[in-house]
Amino acid sequence: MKNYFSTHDIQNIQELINQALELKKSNTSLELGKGKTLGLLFFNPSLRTRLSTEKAGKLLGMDVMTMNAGKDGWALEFEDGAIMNSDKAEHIKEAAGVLSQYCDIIGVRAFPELIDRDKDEEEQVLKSFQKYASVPVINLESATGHPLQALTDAITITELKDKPKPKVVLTWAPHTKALPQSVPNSFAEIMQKIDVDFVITNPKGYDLNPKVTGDVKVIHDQEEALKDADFVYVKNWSSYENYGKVLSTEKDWTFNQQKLKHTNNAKVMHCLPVRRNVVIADDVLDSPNAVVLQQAGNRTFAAQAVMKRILENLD
Ligand SMILES: NCCC[C@H](NC(=O)CCC(=O)O)C(=O)O
Ligand SMILES: NC(=O)OP(=O)(O)O
Repeated sequence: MKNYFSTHDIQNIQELINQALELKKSNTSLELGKGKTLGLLFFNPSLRTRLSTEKAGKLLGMDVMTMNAGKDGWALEFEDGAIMNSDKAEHIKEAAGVLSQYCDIIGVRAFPELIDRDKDEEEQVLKSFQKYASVPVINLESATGHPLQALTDAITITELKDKPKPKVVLTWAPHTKALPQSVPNSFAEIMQKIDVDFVITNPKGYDLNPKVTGDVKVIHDQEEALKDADFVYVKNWSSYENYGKVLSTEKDWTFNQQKLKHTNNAKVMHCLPVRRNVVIADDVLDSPNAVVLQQAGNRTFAAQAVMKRILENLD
């Protein structure tokens, strides 16, 4: 693996999941990353991604440097040929080039602005880092995807499933803020790569990018979709059609015990952070059905498996 930009960079998903589960079991610190440096750049807040990726780097023997680039770094210019006489102090060409002097792998988090769909879909920040860095770049959640989260989710479903082909439902839930489609996009992508019966449910107006969902069944009746689900992945996202808009905050889509009754005693997942009693009710999050902590725990092994692949490719 050269870069990890999206789940499409995974060549053999089953192999990568198995690798992550082996790393989880043996918990050995490998020598592979010795003398190598991982640099993590955050243009947005993070708890899990930052700490699990740092931990994964350390478990691989790497040195790790993290920077809140959005807050502490120079404002970056991304336009080629820009006359930089305004608020941007540093061009991505130098920033990515300099980072490549210090780091062997670079991770970048850059959320969408959720204003201009075409602009967000260009993935200017991640793509520019890839273009101007001379070392591999990992996506730590970008405008349209969160592939380390998706790999974690596939690992968690694999280790918890009790039948060969479980039913997995991705359900929209309300939120007051406009959130990216990154998490549901990558989750939908990866669910199409593993052996599950996958269904998406959301209110009308919240259908995800059809290029991402492909042939996946989208049901607008949540109760119908939840029937017999073995796993329910709860997540809010803003509208794709009416780009970046919060069309409704329909409380009756909040995932609670009453919803859980329609399922096959499903395991309930969320990428976190989760707004309690808005997205998922306490009666579910505090129940044994919630597997969100185990899911977050697996972030370390997903990052470790991905960076192991990249390190093996470096020499
Ligand atoms: N990295 C995991 C989720 C990040 C982001 N959530 C958020 O911004 C939640 C913020 C809030 O609840 O105020 C998202 O949905 O993509
Ligand atoms: N799930 C996730 O990516 O969490 P953070 O935003 O805290 O990194």
